[in-house]
Amino acid sequence: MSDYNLVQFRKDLEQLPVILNQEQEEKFILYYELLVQWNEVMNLTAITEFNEVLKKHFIDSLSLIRAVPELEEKKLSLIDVGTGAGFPGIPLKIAYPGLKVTLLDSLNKRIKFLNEVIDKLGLEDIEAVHGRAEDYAKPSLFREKYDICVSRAVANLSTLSEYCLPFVRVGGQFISYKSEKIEEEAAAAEKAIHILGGDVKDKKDFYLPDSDIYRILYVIEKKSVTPKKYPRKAGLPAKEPIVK
Ligand SMILES: C[S@@+](CC[C@H](N)C(=O)[O-])C[C@H]1O[C@@H](n2cnc3c(N)ncnc32)[C@H](O)[C@@H]1O
Repeated sequence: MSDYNLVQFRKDLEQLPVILNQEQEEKFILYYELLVQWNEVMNLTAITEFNEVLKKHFIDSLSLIRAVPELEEKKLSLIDVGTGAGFPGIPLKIAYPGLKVTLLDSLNKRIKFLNEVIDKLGLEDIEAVHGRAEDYAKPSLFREKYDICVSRAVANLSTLSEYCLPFVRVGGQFISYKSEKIEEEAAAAEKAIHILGGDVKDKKDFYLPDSDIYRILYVIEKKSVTPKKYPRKAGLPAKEPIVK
């Protein structure tokens, strides 16, 4: 890990493939600097070492291209639910500037950090909003409006499907980033995915470069409109996930 550096980062990106120009690379570095600076006064990430952030946050976030090659298409809309310090939404926006991005998190201090990142990096067509997925998925401004919904490290797949699928337009996709083999969790989520209008379309698993760090992306296609009663009121999807 210690020999992992910017040169290796570029090579690993090429493998995905993700090609960054110099301006985009500078944005990643500035994002890293802001992350460690703000992390001193608020809890944003346990990973702070440069090489580790490149791999475990940036490469990991950008691995979405393995499952969704159409990311490069201009003007796709994407919402990142429970974005925290901006993962995976900010790396995706830097690498694919044509994306129209919404970052959603229930902790306002993280939204303040994200607004600073958006400002300092000069990102456009991106907004950071404060609130819970259960509340934001109700108003028509957000409901069934997105081509893609992503989420990393937020909840089990059943709960997460209730948070995320309502945001996705019919024909769009919800992609859940998972870090372990989750056969049981996925089996328990089958009913929820079905009720909410989704269908598991693909699973892409891989290891982060030169490591034994396993990742799997669950790609769920939105097949039909989510019934109006979902998501249930705030807190309920986590407390009582829809199960078999
Ligand atoms: C473990 S962090 C993961 C952050 C980021 N996605 C990552 O992978 O680094 C989970 C984040 O989800 C947010 N969160 C949890 N439940 C949420 C909900 N119902 N609606 C919106 N955000 C939520 C938390 O505030 C927290 O920032």
